Amino acid sequence: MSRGAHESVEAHLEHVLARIRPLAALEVPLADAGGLVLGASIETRLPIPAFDNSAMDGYAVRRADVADAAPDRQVTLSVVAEVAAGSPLDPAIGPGEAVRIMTGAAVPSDADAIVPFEDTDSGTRSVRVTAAPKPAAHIRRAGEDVAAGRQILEAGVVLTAARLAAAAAAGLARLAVRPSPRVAVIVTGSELVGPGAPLRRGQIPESNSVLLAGLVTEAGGTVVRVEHAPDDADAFAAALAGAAAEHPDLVVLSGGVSVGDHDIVRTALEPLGSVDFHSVAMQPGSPQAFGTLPGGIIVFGLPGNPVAVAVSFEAFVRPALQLLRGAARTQRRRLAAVATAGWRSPVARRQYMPITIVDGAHGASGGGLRVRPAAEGGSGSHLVGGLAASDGFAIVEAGIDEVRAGDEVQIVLVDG
Ligand SMILES: Nc1nc2c(c(=O)[nH]1)N[C@H]1C(S)=C(S)[C@@H](COP(=O)(O)OP(=O)(O)OC[C@H]3O[C@@H](n4cnc5c(N)ncnc54)[C@H](O)[C@@H]3O)O[C@H]1N2
Ligand code: MOO
Repeated sequence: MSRGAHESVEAHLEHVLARIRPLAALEVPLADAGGLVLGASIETRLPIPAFDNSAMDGYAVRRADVADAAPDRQVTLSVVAEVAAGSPLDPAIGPGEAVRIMTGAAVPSDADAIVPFEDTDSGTRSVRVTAAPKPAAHIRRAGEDVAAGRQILEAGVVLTAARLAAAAAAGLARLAVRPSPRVAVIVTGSELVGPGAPLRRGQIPESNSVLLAGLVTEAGGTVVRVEHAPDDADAFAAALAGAAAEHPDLVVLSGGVSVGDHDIVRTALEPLGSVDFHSVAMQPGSPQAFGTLPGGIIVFGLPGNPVAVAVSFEAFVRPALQLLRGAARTQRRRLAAVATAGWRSPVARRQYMPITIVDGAHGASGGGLRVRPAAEGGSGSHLVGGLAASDGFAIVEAGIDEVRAGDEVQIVLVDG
């Protein structure tokens, strides 16, 4: 079944996302949460810092004792104790006394400033102070970063190393996360042989499974199966059964969705009744199949041309994966860039042009990002070699037939 010729990218994406629900959240230890999406917002159990502590190696003092200290008015204090990081001690400090203290150690309750070694003679029994500390100098206050009970991470964020570190510092040991979506990849085509294998006339190296498996992983999914099927109905049925046996959340197919004599994906999936074939107003990547397989497994049938695969993944599969894994942000941020070379764009469709960053904010120009097409031939869907130079895509909306050198374009970066 086909839902109308040339629906917009937004309409197709809406159709796709309407069929997808986030996977159920589960609790895991912090160490297993990296790269997953947080399922429920969390508050700090501990303030950060957890207690008043020293920012410097030096001496905890009563500030009044050293308020007039200067190189020519040195003040001598007697050192009554030492506290290292981790020490549970809270030594009393009387007038004229100091405690030797290391960075991260709890500040004794009697101290109201830290004098770093650099402003002393570093003495161990007594110490000569050569500069007056400011009030509360070098004391990191409990909760000055984040107070206890404050929300520190919002549901839907990807748990990067930095966010996990913040959660650990806030006293959390386990987090509610959504699992990584399980994805099976099936590539079809009788012309395909493994990378590096000798080619006879008509054969090409198979690259879409490498592309798709990598894109799935980069998008936070887990590849549970990769199948290669020649353009043969039985082989395709076997590949589909193999994929389904892994109980994937999603199956991504490449090739065979067009109208060719051997486009078996279409012939095999159409009778299932719940896979639709669409023509989307985009270039490349216009033929798209989407639906569910028996058992409710979501299936994408992407056109076989490699750049069309990369673009279709970016436009539809990646947002679907983000929704499945519970990410609040399903689409990448669009950035503005300036084109350093012009190109043509099909006026009736949105174009995704693979681009290379020429230079950026830190580049010689000192301006914003500047980009040019990654491949000499532009956005041709077979130009897989151009993907080697691609940092992302320029998105040129329908209605525009040409981008000129110097024009501002919208881009998404897929790398870095
Ligand atoms: N008469 C028409 N022909 C075509 C149309 C059309 O509307 N009418 N659309 C064209 C467009 S646009 C695309 S895109 C392709 C989509 O075709 P399929 O999805 O059926 O893909 P295939 O024919 O199987 O392959 C297309 C192309 O990509 C190469 N390929 C396929 N799989 C891989 C792989 N795993 N690794 C590397 N390269 C792969 C394949 O060899 C073909 O060159 O249809 C157009 N035709
Ligand atoms: O729409 Mo096909 O994906 O360009 O070449």
